[in-house]
Amino acid sequence: MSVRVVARLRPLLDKELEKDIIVNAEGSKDGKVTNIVRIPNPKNESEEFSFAFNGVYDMETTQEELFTNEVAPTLKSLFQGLDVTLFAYGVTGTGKTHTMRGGLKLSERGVIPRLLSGIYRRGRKVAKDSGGETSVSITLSYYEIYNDKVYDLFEPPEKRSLAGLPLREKDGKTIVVGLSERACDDLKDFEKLYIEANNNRSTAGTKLNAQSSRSHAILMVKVHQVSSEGTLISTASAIDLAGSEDNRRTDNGRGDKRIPYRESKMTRILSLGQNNGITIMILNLAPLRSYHLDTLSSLNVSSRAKRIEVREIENEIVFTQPPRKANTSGASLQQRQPLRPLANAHNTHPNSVAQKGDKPAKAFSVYSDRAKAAPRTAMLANTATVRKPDLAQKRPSDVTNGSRLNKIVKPGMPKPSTEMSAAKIEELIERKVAEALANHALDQPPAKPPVEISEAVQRRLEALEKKIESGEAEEARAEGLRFLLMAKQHKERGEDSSALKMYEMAVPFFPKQEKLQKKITNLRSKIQAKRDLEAAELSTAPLIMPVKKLATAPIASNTQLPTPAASFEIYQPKCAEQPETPPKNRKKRLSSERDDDFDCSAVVRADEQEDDSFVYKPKHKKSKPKQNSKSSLRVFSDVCDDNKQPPTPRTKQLLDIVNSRDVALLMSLSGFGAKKARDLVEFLELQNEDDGGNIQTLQQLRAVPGVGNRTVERAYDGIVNALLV
Ligand SMILES: Nc1ncnc2c1ncn2[C@@H]1O[C@H](COP(=O)(O)OP(=O)(O)OP(=O)(O)O)[C@@H](O)[C@H]1O
Repeated sequence: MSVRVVARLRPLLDKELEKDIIVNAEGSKDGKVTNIVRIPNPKNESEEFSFAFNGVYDMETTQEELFTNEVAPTLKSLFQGLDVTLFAYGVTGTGKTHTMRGGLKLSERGVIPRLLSGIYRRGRKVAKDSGGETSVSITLSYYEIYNDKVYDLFEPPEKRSLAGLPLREKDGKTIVVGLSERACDDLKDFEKLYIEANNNRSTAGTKLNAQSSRSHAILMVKVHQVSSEGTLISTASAIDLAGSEDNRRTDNGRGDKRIPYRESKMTRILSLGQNNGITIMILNLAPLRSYHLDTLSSLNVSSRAKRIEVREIENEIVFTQPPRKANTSGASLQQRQPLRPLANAHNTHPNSVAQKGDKPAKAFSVYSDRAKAAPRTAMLANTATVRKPDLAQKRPSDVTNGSRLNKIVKPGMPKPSTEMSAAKIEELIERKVAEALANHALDQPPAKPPVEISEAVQRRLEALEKKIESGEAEEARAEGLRFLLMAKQHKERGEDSSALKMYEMAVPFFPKQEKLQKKITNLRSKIQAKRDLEAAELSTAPLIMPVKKLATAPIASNTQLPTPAASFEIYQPKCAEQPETPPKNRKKRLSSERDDDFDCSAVVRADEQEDDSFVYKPKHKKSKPKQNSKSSLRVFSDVCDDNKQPPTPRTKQLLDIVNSRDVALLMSLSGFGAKKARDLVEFLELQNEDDGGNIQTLQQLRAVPGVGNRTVERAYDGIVNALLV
């Protein structure tokens, strides 16, 4: 894959003033290729940053010039079997859509319609040159990524499923499952399809640009070349990224803010081989001071991006019939070797053409393998230099404006490695896309030190973060409460570590709750004290002695939480050695803890309490589950479950249904509606890590938030009735 990064500066729009221009795009100077974008240092206007690109296009550049220089040369490669990916990125209002889609007038047509036009023209040529041997057909897919969900743009919005289309990895590529593909025979077809599909795009105007498109739109143009040799399929993808603007500036405080980049659909789509081949990134820039930081951020992002240099691999010809003997006088398809790595074709333009006139020059020689072609631009490539008028001769390494801006490839220095591992490429692309999308480069607070947390928990936290950010605050609060309740339950069962984890997971929902923090601190101390004691006991005495002693030690009943050393208990499973531990003691212990409990009622609103699934009942209302309920519920003859007796067939059946985690199956139980079933499944998913997964007994089932005695009774009766029928 080669990645070529070019910058395009848009002209001033109505009402924008010349005096506000701060960005200077310079393709060439005094007849020499420079390809530099200059912008003042926002902290010190006497300084100027310059960023080098593979191509730089100034405010006067026409749509045709950009296409002819950057995109047209990729067409040949596309028909040779390489995939081509073109994308525009930049802040809202910098001209991405103008660049990719363009205006209605012929001269204003953007990259996409011109690409299609070029593909059809070349397709006809290929067919003609092969004497009719090769036929070329084009199919289109078009989808958008909106709030990290993938939607087929050829489907009207009302047909969309809320969850969007799933992604799968297949043969190293990311596939959008269920994405439609439309045959598209000519430009007319294309225009019709494209206009229709664009009307299906999710849009939301922002203050900066009322026409702003807030979804990423990905058009995939598949070129099928069928000959007697087989079928060669290659894809040109044109991506119009949503603006990477700062949400504070646009007041766009909705849910499409930040998706953790490893989970981002866009990342997956761009990082997994879809872009094997040639990638052209067009950085769109606005010339104005009001975009100063955003522009600098984009420049920083792109100046690193263009260092991606990897090998190109052609798509393999798919033999749809037994291959014939090669006809040496035949078409180029027959001569091509499948999967031929183009070694040393690093960051070269696929079909470079000589520079003409004073058009923005292409910097193909930037990464040329030929030593003599490692010119001045090579020194500038990947470089942002700071030019101080009074320190013009200062060595770049002496400049103190941050290491990223000071890197310079000096002549004579070893050339950067031109080959990269797939993982490295992925990593770079992920980083690049994440940065381009999130545009956090300048405003990011310093990274927090890594916290030891399992990957699964991290994933869940990120999902929660996403939820919170996507404005589902109410839902998130409910989820937070669920964690608190689960924490309490774990704690009541003596599972302090799990309780701690649950409390910690509740923190993102209630970050400022001091009681919650205190709870966590106390639990940590308690667990630590327990560990210390166990360690001490291990080294000094037989384990059983102190454990017994502690288990029978009187537990303080005062309302203050005893100091950890005196307060911890050794958890005795209900079926374990000391079944005689009087319930009274247990009650006392609970009451002693209550005053220290995080007061969920502080965060529960009355309306939330209607949902009996996960409502925290204030302490004074809380009653202990009636162990000896007079209920006719035979399930509690299954208390024997807890004594390690095998469950009855009915209990087993009920538990099997529960543990199936199948919402539909759960809904077949009496008393289980959709919500209860879903909540239970969600609860079980959460249990996976902590308790090994399944509900083993009806006691445990009763203890699940939102289930309780009554529900278990009904479900059990339902099963009995079903068995009796
Ligand atoms: N090169 C250009 N020549 C003339 N007008 C331009 C050019 N680039 C952008 N514009 C105009 O600037 C405005 C903003 O451009 P555009 O909508 O393409 O921005 P964008 O980056 O796609 O924004 P968003 O991310 O919000 O969709 C439009 O009115 C567009 O016509």
